[in-house]
Parts: sequence; C-alpha cells; structure tokens
Amino acid sequence: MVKIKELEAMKLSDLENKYPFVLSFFENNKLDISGFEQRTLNEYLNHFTREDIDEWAIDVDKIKADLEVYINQMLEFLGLDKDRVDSITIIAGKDKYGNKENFEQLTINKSEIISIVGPTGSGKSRLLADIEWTANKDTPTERTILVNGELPDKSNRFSTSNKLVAQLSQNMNFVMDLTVREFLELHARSRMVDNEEEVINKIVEAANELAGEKFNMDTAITGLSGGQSRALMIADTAILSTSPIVLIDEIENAGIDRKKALNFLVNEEKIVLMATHDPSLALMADKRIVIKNGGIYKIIETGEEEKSILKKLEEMDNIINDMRANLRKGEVLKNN
Ligand SMILES: Nc1ncnc2c1ncn2[C@@H]1O[C@H](COP(=O)(O)OP(=O)(O)OP(=O)(O)O)[C@@H](O)[C@H]1O
Repeated sequence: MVKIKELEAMKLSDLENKYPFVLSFFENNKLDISGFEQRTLNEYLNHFTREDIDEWAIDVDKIKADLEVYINQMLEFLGLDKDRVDSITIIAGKDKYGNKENFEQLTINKSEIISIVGPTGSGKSRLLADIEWTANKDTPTERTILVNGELPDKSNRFSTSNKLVAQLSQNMNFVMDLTVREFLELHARSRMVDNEEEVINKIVEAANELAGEKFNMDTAITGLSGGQSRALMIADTAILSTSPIVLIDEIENAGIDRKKALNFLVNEEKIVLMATHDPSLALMADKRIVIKNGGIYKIIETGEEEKSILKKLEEMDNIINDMRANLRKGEVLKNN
C-alpha cells in the first residue's frame, strides 16, 4: 500500500510518471499543477496563499488523505499493486550437507543485477528455482524468499497471467507448430498490448540483433536454431514481459551476443538474477553470490578493481567474438 508520506517528497513529474492517473485527480479537484512539475508534492501543496485557501476552500490535509486513497484504489483496480516488487530477500537455509548457509539474509533491490557463480552442480539453478517458487522452507535448501519484506501470498505465487518471475531457462524447446509471427501475436494478445504489430516487429528486430543468422516472421518456431530461439525468448521477455523479476539460467554460448542480451533485459524497474560461468557477465552484476555445496558461501560486491578488469575482459571477448564471426564466415584467421 502506498503511503502519503512517501509521496510528499516526490517531484510532481515523478509522481505523474509513476502513477499517470494522478493527473485526473488534480483536474477533478481543480488543482492546477502547471509550472510545478519540478517541485515536490509538498512544495506544491504549501504554495497556496491565505487568499487562495479561503477563496478556493483548499484543505491541504484532506487533499493528501484523498490522494492516498485514490492512488491505492487505482492501483488495486488496475491490478498493479500486487505486481510491484521493490525487493526480494533470501533468508538462509541449508547446504547439501545440512549445514546452515554462510550468510543470514540478502535483500536485492529493484534495478540491481546479481550474478550467481559456483562450480557445476553446486546449486546455482536451485537458487533460481527457490526464487521462482518463492520458497518457504519447502524446497531441498529450506530457504525462505520474501517479496517486499513479506512472505508473498499464494495468489501472487501461482498467478500465471502477471507472473512475478520471468524465467529464461537453459532448455528452450518449442513444440508448437506456429510461425514466429503467430507465436508473438499470441503472446502480445495475451498481454493485451495496443500496438501489436509494432511490438512484434520490435521483438523480431531485437532477436535478430542477438542471433547470428537472421530469421523472419514466417519462419516456423520449430525451425529456429538453438541460438535463434534463445534470442527470440530473450527479446520477447525484454519487450513483452511485465514480470518484475527476471531469472536467467546461463545465457549459454549458443552464438548469441550475451552482453547485448543482458543489456536488453536489464531495466530500472526489474531485479535480474543470472547464473553464469562467464567472467564478463559475472562482473557486469552489482554483486555476485558464490555457491558452494548447495549453499550460499559468499556475497561479493563488484568493486572498482573488478570493474576495470571487466573492461579488459570485454576487450578479450570482442577479440573472441570477431574470430568466431570470421570462422563462421569461412575465413582463415590471421595474426593481428
Ligand atoms: N542446498 C541444497 N540441498 C539439497 N540439494 C541441493 C541443494 N542445492 C542444490 N541441490 C541439488 O543439487 C543438484 C545440482 O544443483 P544445480 O542444478 O542447481 O547446480 P548448478 O550450479 O546450476 O549446476 P550447472 O552449473 O551445471 O548448471 C540439484 O539436484 C539440486 O536440487
């Protein structure tokens, strides 16, 4: 629930961006906010002179109380409230040997990217699965996942239309007999987007930017290569998904531009967790979780030194990518 205290210090332009429907509240209450877009709600409400207040019968406390009720009602009505995720918290469970994990709890906030590293079979996918399931001591790790500091309710956990989590998993096998266009149309329709054609074009364009070999709208999705279908799912998730949490289980080297893919998926409003064996992707995150024997063993913040190492890694990646592209084109590689 939104509290008026949180709103008072917001600039009117930010308030409008976050809750576009507030404009009709101001209009209905004959409050002219033009010229005050860069001022906070409090500054705006306190700018009235005694005369204004008497003449227009302005009651600031009542406006605030009404605005709080109005925003909460609108969020509930639009079904947006339950989808707002500002943070998730992982509360420690046990590793594969039954020992308590080496941390107490970790809160991940909106717009953070977290990578998950650790040897093969150490439990990276398990951690993602715990988050997807919003575990409540009911998985092998006995971890608990909180959303916005609370145990999420079941409706949130099991709703399929506005899913809490968008997951890009390692296996992306299409079984449906549809063309790319039909597949995206189905998805866009279920999301009720207005500009269907435009959105579909955007997804195919983005997917083709990620995949090496281009495909078009009339390609059957069963005919896409591993890398192409992966690229399509990434572009689809990035552009169409409203899920506030994106879980990525290794953007494996299926020939897609992984860094570009991550940039597509990252967005101010989302929490991104990605299991990876790739050093550049691991360091692109704000923090990384190190998993050992099924338990969280360390949480490391990516510091300045590692960020500068990331630059070097990216240069090396570019060299490797160029060589890969040239080999694919059938060229013979040359020194320098
Ligand atoms: N804390 C735990 N307690 C019990 N079982 C666990 C725990 N953590 C992970 N496991 C189990 O260990 C197995 C391997 O874990 P997982 O598949 O998550 O590894 P991974 O790190 O993703 O491996 P890869 O890098 O090969 O993808 C799974 O069966 C998983 O359920």
